[in-house]
Formats: sequence, C-alpha cells, structure tokens
Amino acid sequence: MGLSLPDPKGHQRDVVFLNERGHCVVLGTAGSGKTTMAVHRAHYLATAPGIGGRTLLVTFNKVLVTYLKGLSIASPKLQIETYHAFARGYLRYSTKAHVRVYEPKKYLVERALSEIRERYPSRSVIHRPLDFFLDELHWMVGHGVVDQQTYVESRIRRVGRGKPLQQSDREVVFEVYQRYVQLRAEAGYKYDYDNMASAVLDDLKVDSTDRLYRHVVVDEGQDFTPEMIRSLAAAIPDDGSLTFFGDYAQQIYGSRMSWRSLGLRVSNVVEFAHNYRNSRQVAQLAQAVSEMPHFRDDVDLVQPTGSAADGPKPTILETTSKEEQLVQAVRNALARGASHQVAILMRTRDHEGRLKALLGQGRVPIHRLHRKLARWTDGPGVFYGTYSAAKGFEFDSVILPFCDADELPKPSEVEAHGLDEAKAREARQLYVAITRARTDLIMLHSSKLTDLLPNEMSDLYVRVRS
Ligand SMILES: Nc1ncnc2c1ncn2[C@@H]1O[C@H](COP(=O)(O)OP(=O)(O)OP(=O)(O)O)[C@@H](O)[C@H]1O
Repeated sequence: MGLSLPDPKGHQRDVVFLNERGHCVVLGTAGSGKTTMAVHRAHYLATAPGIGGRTLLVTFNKVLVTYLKGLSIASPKLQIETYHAFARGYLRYSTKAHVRVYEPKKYLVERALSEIRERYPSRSVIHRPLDFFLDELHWMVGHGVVDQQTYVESRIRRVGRGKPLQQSDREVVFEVYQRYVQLRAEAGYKYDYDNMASAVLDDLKVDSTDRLYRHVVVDEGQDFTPEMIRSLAAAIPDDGSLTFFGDYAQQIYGSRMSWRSLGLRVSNVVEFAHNYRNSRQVAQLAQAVSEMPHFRDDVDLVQPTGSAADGPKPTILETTSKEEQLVQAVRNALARGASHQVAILMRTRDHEGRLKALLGQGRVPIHRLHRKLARWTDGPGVFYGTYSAAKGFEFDSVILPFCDADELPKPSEVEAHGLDEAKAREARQLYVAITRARTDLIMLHSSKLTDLLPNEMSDLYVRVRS
C-alpha cells in the first residue's frame, strides 16, 4: 500500500478493505492496531480506484492529529482533523457566519450554579461540586438529552454512576443547565464545545447539498459523544461509509457510554484482540487493572488474547517524598532518553512546571505533550504531559509519578462523583497510561500506593525503594 506502517494482519485486513458502504464498529484492546488500521482504512477509502472519495479521518486528541499528519499518507482526498475542527468548519459553511465557540464554560456554569443555589439552599444536590454539574451537562448535551421531560424522567439509561439521580434532583440540575444556556446566550455565544455536535446534526438533517466527505473514519471513538458520532454519520451520503474504532477500556472523557447508544446501523462488529505493543508483562498488569471490581461495568470490553514479546516486570519505586518522585522520574528518564523514547506521564498538569525545571536543557531532547505541539518526532527523547495528552501514543519506557492513594483517584473526581464512580473513571485513566509502555514501566509513590493497582500478592510487578 506504500504506507510506512505495518501491513494489516488477520481481522485487521477485514476492516481495512471492508465494504465501502454503511457503518462498521471496530473494538480493540490497547495496542491492537486501531490507530494504525484507521490510517490504513482512511488511506484506502481516499485512494482506492473506483471507490476512492473524499475521506475524513477524525480523532479527539489534537496531539494525535499532529502525529497522523506527520505520517506520509498525504492525499488530496484525505483530511485529518479533530472533531471540533470539523464541526467548526461545517457550521461556518451551513450558517455562512463566523463560528464563535464559548470556551470558559465552567465559569458560566459556576455562575448559574450559584444563582440556583440561592433559590434552593436546602436541596443537597445543589451543593455538589462544580465538576459534578459540568459532567452532568456534558452527558446531557452529548447524548442530545436537552428537553426537560426526557432528562428529568431519566428516559435514557446511563452507564456507571452507581445510584441514579432522583427525579427531583434532576429537576434542579436541569435548571442549572437552562440558566447556563441563558447566560451563554447573553454573553453572545451560541456554541460551546459540547453543543456544537447537535448543531451540526440539526443543520445536516436539513442540508440537501452534496456531502463534502464520502467516508468518515473515527479513531479513539470511545471519547466521542453520541451526538458527535450521529453528526458524523449524517455528514456522509447514503452510499458513503463510517468506520468507528474504539476501546471502551480507554474511555477517559466524561462518563462512560456504549457504542450501542450511538445510533449507528451496524451489521458487524469486529474485535481486535491481539496486543502488538505492550510486552507480556505490561499487558498483564494492564489486564489486571481492568479486571479489578471497580473497573467492571456493562460497556463492551475486548479481552486481549496475546501480546508482544517478553520484557521486564513493571517496577514500583517507593521514594521518601513527592519531590523525590519527580527527581527519580527525571533521573530515570534522562538515563534512557538519549537512545529511547521515554514518557513521564501524570494525571494532572499541576507538576508539569516543576518537571520541566528538573528536566533542564541537557543533550536529551525534551518534548511536552500538549495540544499545541507543532510537530511529532520519531527520534529518542523524553516526552512529558498528562495521561490524556499521551492517548494514542506509545513509548519504549513510561514513568508514572504520583501513583499514591491520595493522588489516584484524583480527589476532585472523588468529591464530584463519589469513591466508586471515581475509581471506575480513574482506573481507565491509569489503564491508558500503563498501556503506553512498550517494554519498561516504572510507577512511583511515596505514601500509600493507589488502590487502582493490583495488590502486591499479584506478582505483577517488582517493588524497589530508593
Ligand atoms: N499488523 C501489525 N503488525 C505489526 N505491528 C502492528 C500491527 N498492527 C499494529 N501494530 C503495531 O502495534 C502498535 C500499536 O498500534 P496502534 O497504536 O495502532 O494501536 P491502538 O489499538 O490504536 O492502541 P491504543 O488504543 O492503545 O492507542 C504500533 O506500534 C503498531 O505499529
């Protein structure tokens, strides 16, 4: 095919050269080649004689777009972009107007919340943290559930979140939503990043002009809301195709959902079960993390069947303080970074500044993983950033500081969603981080180890003290 990527094998071939019409869902475990095959598939759909048509390869992660654009897959018929770039572009076309997106949503939700709090000071739900409301609004809008009756009567089932919200609580949440929408309109904005998808969908439903794309390929599909996928499905003509690649074990944005709620007309679901990336030891630890009781729910997880070659067991390194964790992480990273790709990944951005200072300006190339990264490099070096910024990537070595119980699950998630739900969400974050490692994985802590990792008796890692 002429792409500098591994050739498809087994089920991968079925997907890449699959029917060029209709909807297809591909679920794959971490490292099973979803991104690689998404690229192959998009390239095939854009260039194959007879069926080739304009194709959109869309993903959630901006850094991943930078990486994909750096692959030698250029074709005039292939467009690679984030969902929001697509949505903005389409809305500009459909409304013939400049599209302004309201970014600091949380400030207006906070304002709406404080006003509604004054109205219902005795209702306990209104005193839940801002993150809870942001998440609830993201779910509502992302599912297209924005009419009061459907939301309040809870007509759409929600995955996760142990105990459902009571109807009377939903009424209050809905008022916060309504007030937020009002405040946003008063500020002069029609869109935020959550409601753009529904706006695209609404416009496409009445748009009888020729579709720009004939084929859409979605990578990291588990992070797209149902409304985003529905709008992409509406963006292709009847004889076009939509191919969805996802892994629900890696769903890290917002609450969990299943591809079944996406409204696709899917005749076959393909599963990729072979892990081509992680060593057997890394894959075994990731698998154990995904089998812990808090991880389980009823979204579709693919059981991995095999993994890459053997490697060392993951290491858990205990240090004397959090500061020392960073020092050790940097020391290990710099030692390997001259000849390998090493990533230091953290749950939050809080420590990035400190890490940068410690990494210094030596001979080892240092790259911060973030949405404005201009160019992807395949060379050795140290990469650092959040778990979510590293989504879709892989490194020879991965170092995870702050695997302490008071850092993971993130305390603000526990406050917003309760311990059980926070553990379910945060375990997915950790799963993503662990599965970025090809062979070496070091996790650090200086107080009690996080409960999101299997206990010591599991024999899945070695413990070292500094
Ligand atoms: N058929 C194949 N033969 C050899 N290597 C492969 C094959 N398919 C994928 N790989 C390799 O496996 C690794 C993981 O692939 P890729 O990143 O596409 O997986 P993924 O399913 O998108 O992973 P994740 O969801 O964890 O980000 C890459 O190094 C890729 O080159």
